[in-house]
Amino acid sequence: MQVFDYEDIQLIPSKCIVKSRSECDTSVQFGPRTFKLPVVPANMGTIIDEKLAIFLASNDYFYIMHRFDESGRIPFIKKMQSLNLYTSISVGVKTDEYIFVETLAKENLIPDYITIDIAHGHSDSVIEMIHHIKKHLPKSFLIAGNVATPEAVRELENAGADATKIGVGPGKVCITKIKTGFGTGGWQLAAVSRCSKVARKPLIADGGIRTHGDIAKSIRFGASMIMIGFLFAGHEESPGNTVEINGQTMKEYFGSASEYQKGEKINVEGKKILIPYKGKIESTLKEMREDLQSSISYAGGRDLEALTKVDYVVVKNSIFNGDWI
Ligand SMILES: NC(=O)C1=CN([C@@H]2O[C@H](COP(=O)(O)OP(=O)(O)OC[C@H]3O[C@@H](n4cnc5c(N)ncnc54)[C@H](OP(=O)(O)O)[C@@H]3O)[C@@H](O)[C@H]2O)C=CC1
Ligand SMILES: Nc1nc2c(ncn2[C@@H]2O[C@H](COP(=O)(O)O)[C@@H](O)[C@H]2O)c(=O)[nH]1
Repeated sequence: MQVFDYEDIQLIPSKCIVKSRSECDTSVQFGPRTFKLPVVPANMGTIIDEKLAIFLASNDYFYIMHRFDESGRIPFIKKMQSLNLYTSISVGVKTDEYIFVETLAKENLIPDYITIDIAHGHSDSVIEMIHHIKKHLPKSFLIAGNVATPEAVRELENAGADATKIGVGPGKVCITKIKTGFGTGGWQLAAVSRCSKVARKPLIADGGIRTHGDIAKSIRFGASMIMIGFLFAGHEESPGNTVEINGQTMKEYFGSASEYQKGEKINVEGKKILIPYKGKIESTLKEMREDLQSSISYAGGRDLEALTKVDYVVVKNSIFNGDWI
């Protein structure tokens, strides 16, 4: 198996066919809707909250609300619907979640998108939840994860998932790889590539994105959508707490399987880090879009499709040459 990660790959430029990068179209159809960018902030407690979801939905960006405020999900759906915005929520697989899905169906609160969010998604518990959601909420676009292998993608797709999410352990605040010895940490991009060889439905690459160029690389290796925590953490709008350290403003970013999210030290597979305050998320989204437009122009195209065919080389861990942005 050829193993590589984001920093090992460089995409090779093709002849430019646009006069300006502004001509390049970064929009993507994902499920029933079209979004401005093929990126989605991670469905984590320190990355997304209701206020940010409203901003993203109002501005044609994709969002997935996290599942950690269980009783807040129905009021959240009602609020989004009252604002005429699309709804995108997460669920787990425990018994209460089966009842929650039935309640949504009974109250005719049909989310546009539902994400089954557990660490080890290649499991009967996820397959059973896919069947349950497809039975009660057949109109919702169903994302299932997280998984790491082509076999898992096939099984979840066959069970009825409309998209699968790839990435076990590559995240910035993830310690799964250290605590368990398992995962796609260090070869996440190769894992996305392997999964894309069998996928018949869209893939979300989840975790390990460290630069805007990694978005283009994810698309080259088969992702339709890219989930990002680290690059979206630390903004004005990020829900993580703000702290002052030696006069510098920092914001907290912690894992969904960390003691900080769980409220107890049991099966901990996540940690907390502090991120220097980055300002408004709108500026980051603007820069991401400009950088992706530039990527498309280097690919010799006008839209994201051009990135899917571009040639590449493997340059083992040498891309940064000691530099950093
Ligand atoms: N993408 C990634 O690499 C990872 C992401 N996470 C995130 O952390 C959050 C918590 O995840 P998770 O612990 O799955 O959620 P939950 O605590 O809700 O667990 C979901 C269910 O799966 C069971 N379960 C969890 N892990 C395993 C396993 N390895 N083998 C068998 N059963 C398992 C749990 O039981 P029990 O607790 O009794 O085992 C529980 O019944 C999620 O948001 C998830 O996305 C966590 C780790 C890795
Ligand atoms: N192993 C763990 N993975 C986690 C945890 N909380 C979230 N995640 C995953 O990380 C990505 C975000 O990755 P990033 O590199 O962009 O920061 C997120 O979408 C989850 O899949 C955790 O506690 N442990």
